[in-house]
Amino acid sequence: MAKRIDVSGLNIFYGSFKAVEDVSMTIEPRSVTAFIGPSGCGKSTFLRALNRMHEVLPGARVEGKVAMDGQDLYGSGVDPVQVRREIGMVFQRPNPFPTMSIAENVLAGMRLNNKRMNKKAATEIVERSLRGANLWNEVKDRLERPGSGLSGGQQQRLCIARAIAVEPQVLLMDEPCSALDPISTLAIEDLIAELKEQYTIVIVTHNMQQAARVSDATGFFNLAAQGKPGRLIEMDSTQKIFSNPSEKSTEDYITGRFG
Ligand SMILES: Nc1ncnc2c1ncn2[C@@H]1O[C@H](COP(=O)(O)OP(=O)(O)OP(=O)(O)O)[C@@H](O)[C@H]1O
Repeated sequence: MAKRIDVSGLNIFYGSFKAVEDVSMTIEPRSVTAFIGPSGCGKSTFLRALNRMHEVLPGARVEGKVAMDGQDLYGSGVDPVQVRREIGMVFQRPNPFPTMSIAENVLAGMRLNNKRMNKKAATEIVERSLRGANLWNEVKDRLERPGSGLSGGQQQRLCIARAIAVEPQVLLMDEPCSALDPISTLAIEDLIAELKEQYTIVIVTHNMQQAARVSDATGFFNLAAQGKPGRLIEMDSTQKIFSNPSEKSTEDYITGRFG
């Protein structure tokens, strides 16, 4: 349940505005890849292009190639809904469906995919997904209560449980800890370390310590100037990026000289 992603020559547009220019990279399976860079350099835009979420906005489009284990995700005949099932996403703010129970939240993605399941199968998926998200022990006695009754950190783990319930290949996380307190943040970071055994994980983070703690590879994005597109400046092992980056702008960014 983990696949490689190869991106080549990706340009990403909002109408006539080119937000991201000419990005090529390989994202390895069973590892965590972090994207860092100053605000507005296109990290989230690039992340959303990986599972074809970008194109849901009117006028938004991409040029170039994104392949998962060699399959062109933007090829003709590829169903974007299927792409989003295989490449799941967790957002900045925990967004459980507020009126649904904890169990129904876990199953929400399956229901959207019109998966038929009997009660026993549903019960198993709920338990497996909540265990996978390190939430089971905290909620097993209140599965029928609303998801909105959980703490922020628990809600984010519920969203991760919802994302893994459909058994994706890849998990995209857009600043998954930015709305969380430090303890919940550590719980999510521990969870990311466990999930990478099974999934390809890509995380956008503003927190450089977090990128250094959780990721195996790091990509640094930057803008040449305001109004210009964001570009991938450098991508390498996290250890190299944080100890001996090749580009001066990477070093300036990670040492806090800008951004
Ligand atoms: N829906 C949108 N419509 C038009 N332009 C957008 C839209 N979303 C983002 N942009 C623009 O695309 C560029 C990249 O934005 P994006 O949010 O991807 O950057 P980011 O690096 O993730 O920033 P941050 O770190 O602040 O979240 C910015 O210039 C932004 O204003």
